[in-house]
Amino acid sequence: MKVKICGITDLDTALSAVEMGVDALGFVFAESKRRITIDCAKEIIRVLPKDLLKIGVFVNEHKEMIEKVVMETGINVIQLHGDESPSDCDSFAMPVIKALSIGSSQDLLQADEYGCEYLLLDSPKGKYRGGNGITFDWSVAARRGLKGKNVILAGGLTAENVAEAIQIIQPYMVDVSSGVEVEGMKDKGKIKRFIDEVKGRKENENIFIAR
Ligand SMILES: O=C(O)c1ccccc1N[C@@H]1O[C@H](COP(=O)(O)O)[C@@H](O)[C@H]1O
Repeated sequence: MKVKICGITDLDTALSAVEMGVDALGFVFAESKRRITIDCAKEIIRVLPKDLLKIGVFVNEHKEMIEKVVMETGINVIQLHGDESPSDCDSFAMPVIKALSIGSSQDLLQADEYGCEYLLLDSPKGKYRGGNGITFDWSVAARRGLKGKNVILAGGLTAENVAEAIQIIQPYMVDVSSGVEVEGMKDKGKIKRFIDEVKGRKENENIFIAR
């Protein structure tokens, strides 16, 4: 099971998450309290491992601007978290994650229209288009089934609820932002607990006990 930590805004948190075994880091270039500048993202991404997924999050952004961000920062996957159509998603020559807001089973019907590499399931819109820390009814997605799709599960995940969410949806990856924050800042302890929970590591497993 892969883990994405979204809303990275500083190098120290990014490197700590890598050390803890994260598979993907998300950088938000949309309206958000976690918005990052191109220059800041570039500085962080340039020292991250080559094989790590560096995901740029956009909401109804112009294609030219997305391509500029990709070119200047080293982002290697784009996450489209707005009202982008299937053809918008197909127009990029790189892997695309399309986010869908899941309020009811009806919202899953659009999943078949998208041919992109990954579908991300998030809760219906809150204050922002994403990153609101709100869960949706996972049983809706479990009943529908999304065979053949790489599903990324997001929306209000925490170290406490992620095991249940994984059991119900069986996604390809889980994505968290609010659930690993304290007072709006990323918290390394919460990040570690989340990653350990998903990767099935036991508490204290890596602690060396001196004799
Ligand atoms: O994180 C944000 O601020 C954000 C802003 C705009 C669009 C998407 C955003 N993040 C994505 O939102 C979901 C859910 O996050 P949370 O764990 O509920 O806080 C996740 O996919 C983030 O990548």
